[in-house]
Amino acid sequence: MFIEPHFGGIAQAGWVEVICGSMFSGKTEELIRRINRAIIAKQKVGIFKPAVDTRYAEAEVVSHNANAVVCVPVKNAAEILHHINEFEVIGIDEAQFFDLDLVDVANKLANKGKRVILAGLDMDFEGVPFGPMPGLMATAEFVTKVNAICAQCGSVASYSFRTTMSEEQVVLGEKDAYEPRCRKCYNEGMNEKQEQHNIQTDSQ
Ligand SMILES: Nc1ncnc2c1ncn2[C@@H]1O[C@H](COP(=O)(O)OP(=O)(O)O)[C@@H](O)[C@H]1O
Ligand SMILES: Cc1cn([C@H]2C[C@H](O)[C@@H](COP(=O)(O)O)O2)c(=O)[nH]c1=O
Ligand SMILES: [Zn+2]
Repeated sequence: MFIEPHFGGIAQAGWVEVICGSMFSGKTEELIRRINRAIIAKQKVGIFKPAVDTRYAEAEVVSHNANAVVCVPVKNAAEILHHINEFEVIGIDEAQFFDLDLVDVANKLANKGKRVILAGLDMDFEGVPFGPMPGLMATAEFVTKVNAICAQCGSVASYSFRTTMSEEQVVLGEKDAYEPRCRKCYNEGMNEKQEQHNIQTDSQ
């Protein structure tokens, strides 16, 4: 469990925390847990998400088990900077959907003394590092990787397997389109998809 650091004597020290992992691994739950603890500590908290993520609610961060906190949807990373003066702690969900400027924005906020907590998918459905996540993970003081349970075999899952044949990187969805899988079950699924794709192209 992540316990908030205390940089005691250092006035106004900021830092960056990243919570990453596959879908259903508990990223949003962990973000909400940290945010609630900051609220209990009477800190001023601002929460943001990319406006593109309209899955459960437009102005809420919602976990798969229906925990929710109010947030501000923003169109791009730079827009976060317009809102931050009053906040000591900044939470950002679905960080993978932001542009690469999010790395600079997070570090600017930390340099101003803010605690910045970001949650996002480390890999897309193809197993490729997603958007600004690698840059965030490299520059953060604290990185927490959480895992789900493989929907096929019950082992530890760190991949998000897309169960449909869409090929775009961004396809919003839930259990209708994705399942968390362990490495072995993910690789098996990707091989099956490749075979299916080959059969389709051969028959054309
Ligand atoms: N296969 C699974 N493995 C782990 N948790 C799952 C799974 N399927 C559903 N869940 C639910 O998803 C919750 C995590 O949701 P959430 O924090 O929104 O995940 P994330 O933001 O990483 O997608 C778990 O507490 C659990 O209730
Ligand atoms: C793997 C993958 C996921 N997405 C989408 C699907 C969901 O809308 C979000 C992830 O949400 P969660 O809070 O982590 O469950 O991202 C995508 O667009 N592309 C992908 O490759
Ligand atoms: Zn598995």
